[in-house]
Amino acid sequence: MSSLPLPPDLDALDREGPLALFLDFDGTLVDIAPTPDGIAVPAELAQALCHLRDRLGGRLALVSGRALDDLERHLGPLAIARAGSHGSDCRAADGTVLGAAPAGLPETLLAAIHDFAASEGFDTEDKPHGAALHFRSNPSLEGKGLAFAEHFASEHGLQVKRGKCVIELVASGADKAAAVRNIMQAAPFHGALPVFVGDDVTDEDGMRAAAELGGFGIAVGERPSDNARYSLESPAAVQHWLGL
Ligand SMILES: O=P(O)(O)OC[C@H]1O[C@H](O[C@H]2O[C@H](CO)[C@@H](O)[C@H](O)[C@H]2O)[C@H](O)[C@@H](O)[C@@H]1O
Repeated sequence: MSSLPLPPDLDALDREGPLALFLDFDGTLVDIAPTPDGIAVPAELAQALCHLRDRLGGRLALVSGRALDDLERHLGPLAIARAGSHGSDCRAADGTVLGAAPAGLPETLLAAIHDFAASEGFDTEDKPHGAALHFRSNPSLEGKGLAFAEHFASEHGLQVKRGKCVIELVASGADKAAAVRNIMQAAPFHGALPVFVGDDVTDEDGMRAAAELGGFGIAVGERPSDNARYSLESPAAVQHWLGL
């Protein structure tokens, strides 16, 4: 159980001044499942998020480690500001690219990561802007995956992202802090109070950026957070807090 307090009521926060809400996806809006495609996404979630976007004057963003096309496969087309692949691919609600155009990993590097994964028994997840080595089905693979990823990242100028039973390789410079900063520079977010809600270690970057811009973070679940001011115990509690 987190020692952080519950966040204030969302309407009360919004009444204090314009609020910009950044939501992580896995472990925050939906429960963690055995596989990336095994998540249970409530049928009404996408529509409820659109209502929330309207309630916040458009200042709602999804910030995920998933690729944006993967998010849309689960939620449908998104007319919501969004960042995928850990901030590599940032878009305004109308699809306009925000910040640097996303860089993909070269095919040769992807092939080498796939070869390693296949030989060691990792489940891989194809992403246009990175590669994920999943080991939820065999946690004993973690050490081997991390050693490979760190060596591979230093050889090829990439960075390693840790997550819940996943190790990811993405282009250098991509993180959720950059996503928050890029989105906050654009209308209608600019000048609002950023609040970042997330459950995982990569969400700490987003919370830190929110705090640097005068806002705060909300940690989801039991993982201790270095940057959150408040906490919510589960995706169900997040959905309730958001009024979804
Ligand atoms: O930033 P997020 O939206 O939280 O995405 C983080 C990663 O989430 C997904 O993997 C995680 O959730 C899966 C489904 O619950 C689970 O099976 C896996 O073990 C978790 O690591 C997604 O597959 C990754 O691409 C995201 O980076």
